[in-house]
Amino acid sequence: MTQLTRLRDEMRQRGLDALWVSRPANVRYLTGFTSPADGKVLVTQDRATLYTDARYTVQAAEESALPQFIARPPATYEHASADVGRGVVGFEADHLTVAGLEELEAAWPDATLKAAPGLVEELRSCKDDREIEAIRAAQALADRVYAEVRPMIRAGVREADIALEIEQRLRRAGATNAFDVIVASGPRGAMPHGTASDRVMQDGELVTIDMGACLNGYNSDMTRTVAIGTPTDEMRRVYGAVLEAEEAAVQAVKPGARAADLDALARGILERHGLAEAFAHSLGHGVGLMVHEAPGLRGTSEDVLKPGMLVTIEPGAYLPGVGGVRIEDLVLVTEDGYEVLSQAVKETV
Ligand SMILES: CSCC[C@H](N)C(=O)N[C@@H](C)C(=O)N[C@@H](C)C(=O)O
Repeated sequence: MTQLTRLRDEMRQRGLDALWVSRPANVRYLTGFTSPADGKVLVTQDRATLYTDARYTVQAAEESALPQFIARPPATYEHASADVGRGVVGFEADHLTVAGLEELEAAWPDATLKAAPGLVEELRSCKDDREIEAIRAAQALADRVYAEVRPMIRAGVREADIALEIEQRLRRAGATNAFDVIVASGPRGAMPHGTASDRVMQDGELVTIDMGACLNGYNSDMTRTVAIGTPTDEMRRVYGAVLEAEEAAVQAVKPGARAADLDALARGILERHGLAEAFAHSLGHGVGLMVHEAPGLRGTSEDVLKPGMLVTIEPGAYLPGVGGVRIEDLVLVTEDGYEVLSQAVKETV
């Protein structure tokens, strides 16, 4: 079943005659258009139109099989009003701004606008073979770059220089950073999102490296924590606890597993090591056209894993003033279990 066919089924079930798609990742997913921030899609039961402007006339025609209408608002809305009519039109309430909604209300006065968050995101959460191969390639590149840069992580080197090496190598390979590279050494390791700073790394420290490649629109995401020399006994104990939680959660990945249960499994292990308070974020998230997407692997999640989902498993422990550890793998949910896509070495510290 194509993506549009599945989307139309969902729309029927929710009583929608049309869906106005504004989130860039969703526009790209439905159209293949690689400048989706400047595109929108109107999907009805018998038509789907890509709207973009004249900067992209040639590009949109090359990239998308959907019919295109090249204009800017208000001409965009005037064209779409023929399909919208008096129907019920869903909008992406978790993306469209209040101003954007007001524009639609003014342009389509006869339509009923209805909040319809998460429709395309739900479809995107299970990847098809082409998407899985794209993410596999992004992760393989990230693994290669990590292996090349790992020997440069040593005392006397700035965090920023490690991030720069990673970014340069990704760019030379035709990719970009999926997000700003996190290089958090020593006490900075207590910041889960400690992007690389001017700090000079020192002997006896742990260093957290969190990096991803964005290749052909698809992202990877992986974290390793490494030691320079010999860290303190306390930090080695924390590393062991996080690794135990990470491995246990990865091994529990399978179709039917509840995301909240996986989060609880990892959290329970860290709690037994006295680190419950130190695990300051969720266990993981889906990865695809966005770095963070469905499913959410957190305590409040109602998501259940299905084959084709690609998720991170990334417990961490963060001790303010002392340091931190995170270990993250990118994991594919298969028909009967899981496959770990991230292959970068996890070291004994
Ligand atoms: C700014 S993108 C950072 C990507 C990083 N690998 C990552 O996912 N970090 C997690 C700690 C994170 O941000 N988790 C989210 C889903 C959360 O717990 O809310």
